[in-house]
Amino acid sequence: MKGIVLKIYALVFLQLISIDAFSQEAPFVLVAYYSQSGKTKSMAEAVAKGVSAQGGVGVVLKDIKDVLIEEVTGANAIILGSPVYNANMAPEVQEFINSWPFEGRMLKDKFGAVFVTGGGFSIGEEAVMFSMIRAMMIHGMIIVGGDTVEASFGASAITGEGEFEGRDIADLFLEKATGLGNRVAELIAK
Ligand SMILES: Cc1cc2nc3c(=O)[nH]c(=O)nc-3n(C[C@H](O)[C@H](O)[C@H](O)COP(=O)(O)O)c2cc1C
Repeated sequence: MKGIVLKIYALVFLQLISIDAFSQEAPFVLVAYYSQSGKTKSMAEAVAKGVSAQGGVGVVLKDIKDVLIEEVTGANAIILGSPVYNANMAPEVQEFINSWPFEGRMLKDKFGAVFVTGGGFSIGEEAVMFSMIRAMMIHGMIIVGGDTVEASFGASAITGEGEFEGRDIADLFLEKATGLGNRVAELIAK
């Protein structure tokens, strides 16, 4: 009889442990981007590096075409990147946002942040950041800017004008991206 009681206690204990392990799944940030010639991808990698620098917060870094809907709904934050196309976000990014579930407001109170790359100065980057931010706000997300005033609305990079033409993304832009990822992860950790 004593043995049976002990076994029941052990089973209940194991059950509690497994419930606890499930409910304490590590938080993570989804860094999702669209990139045709690799510039926005480089910014995405820098964003992910910033997230990883914060211990205890995981990161899923993916081209939007590979993102699973469970990764959208399960993430604590979504950091979304697009190139500027005729002063708009890339159509693929708009389609990706349109695929997010709206019923039940599943994305409400998740953190949201954005990054962009554009060919030239002031020919759409800020407009694109705000159009992505607006869509996130429709979903009730909490918008986070970068960690410096130069990245107030998110991280942006110029890729095709003046000294920035025909080269890899300049360090000052990559630093904005890393700072953005790090700030979002810090907020989750808090
Ligand atoms: C169809 C098309 C339209 C573009 N329109 C703009 C624009 O309006 N403003 C801008 O700054 N750059 C524009 N660009 C340049 C891209 O935004 C820029 O090269 C970007 O860094 C590309 O990102 P990716 O390498 O991740 O594809 C355009 C590029 C393409 C292909």
